[in-house]
Amino acid sequence: MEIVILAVVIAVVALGAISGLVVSSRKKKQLPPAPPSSPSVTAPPAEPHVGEEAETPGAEPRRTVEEVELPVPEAPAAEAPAEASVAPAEPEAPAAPAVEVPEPTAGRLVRLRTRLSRSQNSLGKGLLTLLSREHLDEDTWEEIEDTLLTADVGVAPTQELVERLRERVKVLGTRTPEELRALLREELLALIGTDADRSVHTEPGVGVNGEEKPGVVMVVGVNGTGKTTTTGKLARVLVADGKSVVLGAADTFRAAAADQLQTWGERVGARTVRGPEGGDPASIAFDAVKEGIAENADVVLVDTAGRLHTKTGLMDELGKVKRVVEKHGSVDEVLLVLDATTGQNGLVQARVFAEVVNITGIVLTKLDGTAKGGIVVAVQRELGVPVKLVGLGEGADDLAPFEPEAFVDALIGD
Ligand SMILES: Nc1nc2c(ncn2[C@@H]2O[C@H](COP(=O)(O)OP(=O)(O)OP(=O)(O)O)[C@@H](O)[C@H]2O)c(=O)[nH]1
Repeated sequence: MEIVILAVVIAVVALGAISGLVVSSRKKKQLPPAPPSSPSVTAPPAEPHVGEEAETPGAEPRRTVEEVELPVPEAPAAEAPAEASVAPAEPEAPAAPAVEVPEPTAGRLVRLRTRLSRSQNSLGKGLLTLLSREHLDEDTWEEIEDTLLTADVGVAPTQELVERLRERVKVLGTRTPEELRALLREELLALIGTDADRSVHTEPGVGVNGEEKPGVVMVVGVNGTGKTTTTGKLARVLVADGKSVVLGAADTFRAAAADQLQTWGERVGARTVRGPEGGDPASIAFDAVKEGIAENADVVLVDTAGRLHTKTGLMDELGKVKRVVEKHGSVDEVLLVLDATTGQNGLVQARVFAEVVNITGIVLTKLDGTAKGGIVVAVQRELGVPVKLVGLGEGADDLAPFEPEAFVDALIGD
């Protein structure tokens, strides 16, 4: 009997062990299907609609990362290309980027004067050296003319300046270096002009419904001239001057442009209104101004797309952006961004843009990388519109209000 009981117990234990093994192997087989939770990694980045992202700027990717427990560096990696082209020296932004305090704008051109060293050597100092020659013969005057033309001053302004210099040097007779510097300073200033209104108009106005409307600035220009960067830097200039800013990412042609602009905005606490890639720029610009009115912002900056200027479709699009924005009220400033290193090509672009929209100010970028500082004169003559800002480097605060005196002083040195 005892033997029977013992056999039954052994059988029960053996059965239990076998069933335990079966269950655990089933569990193991069920494990692989677990990863299906990963679709939530890709699902959240649903295409936003116009204006949506403006309400939750930058929040979406970060929330996604937390949900799926990816390593934190993954999110910035997705934005890395845009970040790199904005400010390569910047450390990667952590989850909540601290709002920066931009440098004050007063005297920026004076602080950045050494960046003009190439123009300084070939234009300013080159002219002074030539004018200091004991005998100002025809060959020397020709060299003076060549110096001005090489610096992109333009044919007509060059001839005017040379004529003026010839006259005044004759009157002067013997010339001390100080007299020559003063004379050249005066004549270069006359050529650039000191009377023009070079302020960027951002004063609030009255909207179509009688409500207060922010100042509206459209930034236009061919892609690659530094347009998006300039819009971001201009936001910093305005914030530095105590204004609140809303950005409109109406450059829907280049995929990374909106990200790039948003990154600039986040750095100074400015909201960016954006839409889907390839979306309607006019509708984004419209929404940006609407948002600016709702937020009671001081200024709305609208970055636009500028594919090759020969594409009439795109140029018409710019006109449309302006007309649509004007449904809210006036556009107060249309800034044309030109790359100073492109010389005559820049002037051709300027002409085409001026035909489509009423340009009210010029931003000359990359003046730090060229000996052709004379383009300031040429482009003003071409459009009859003043240079208002100059880009003197890739740094966040390297955009300076243009001051003719400080510019000429930097060119001819102390
Ligand atoms: N050295 C120098 N580089 C500049 C200046 N302004 C802009 N850049 C650089 O020019 C490059 C192009 O600038 P973006 O702002 O991307 O050009 P964009 O015109 O907006 O081009 P899209 O966004 O394609 O329309 C970037 O690498 C900028 O850092 C400047 O004043 N000096």
